[in-house]
Amino acid sequence: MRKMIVAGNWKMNKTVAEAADLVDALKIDLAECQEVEVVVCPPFTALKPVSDRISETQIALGAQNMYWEREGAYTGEVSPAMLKEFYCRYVILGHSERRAYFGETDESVNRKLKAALENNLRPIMCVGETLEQRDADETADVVTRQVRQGLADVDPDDLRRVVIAYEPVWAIGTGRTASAEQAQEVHALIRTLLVEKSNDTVAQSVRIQYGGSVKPNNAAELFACEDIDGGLIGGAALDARSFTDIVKAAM
Ligand SMILES: O=C[C@H](O)COP(=O)(O)O
Repeated sequence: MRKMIVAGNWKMNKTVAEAADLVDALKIDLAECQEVEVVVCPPFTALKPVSDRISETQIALGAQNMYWEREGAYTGEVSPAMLKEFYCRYVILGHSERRAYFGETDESVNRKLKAALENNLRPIMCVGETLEQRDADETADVVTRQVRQGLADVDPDDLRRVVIAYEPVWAIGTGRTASAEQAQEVHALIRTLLVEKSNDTVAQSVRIQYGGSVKPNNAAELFACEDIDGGLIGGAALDARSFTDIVKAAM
């Protein structure tokens, strides 16, 4: 049985003071949460203060990106070891915003994912089609390519530590959520791809999150689907009440 995982991707939001306020509010309801794995992913600048505040809680820390090299002349980048210094457990990789605005490719996502696993960080690998691709009936092809290439050369046993987030690009920040049926269909496809890559036991243990305009009023229906194991939450994760309500919908 897979443990549900709900992660808040704060994106480029929250100063240190705002991040501290948000996490302090989340702790009131979620510090002891055992049923659902709760992850917060602040911007790099707020990792340390958030890490300090959740150190005695069940809430886990994630980063929003990293580079695959250990150290060196890579201006503006952050290494896996740097994230580990702040006790990050997760790192989001290949978010569609990074693919669209910062040139991330399936190949770079794959290199980052392998580096994360080597450094004992758990990747949350994002996949998902654009509206044009969905309208052209290319959703399955796009997601299949992203999953296969993103997970290329990954040891089947290591797959257990990977989380996949299916985020249809047309649903991100638009208020337009995939229906539970649309989401479940793609999640089932991803599960099949994981079986191909490993075996049924491993594939059944991998968590697949849905992301894209998840709100307190639609989370329960999405999370009730057989292959949806939680959510990667953007806008609604910036408010303690709505994020907490979404986590509760996963219980
Ligand atoms: O990483 C989170 C997703 O991009 C979803 O964002 P959203 O909940 O604001 O649509």
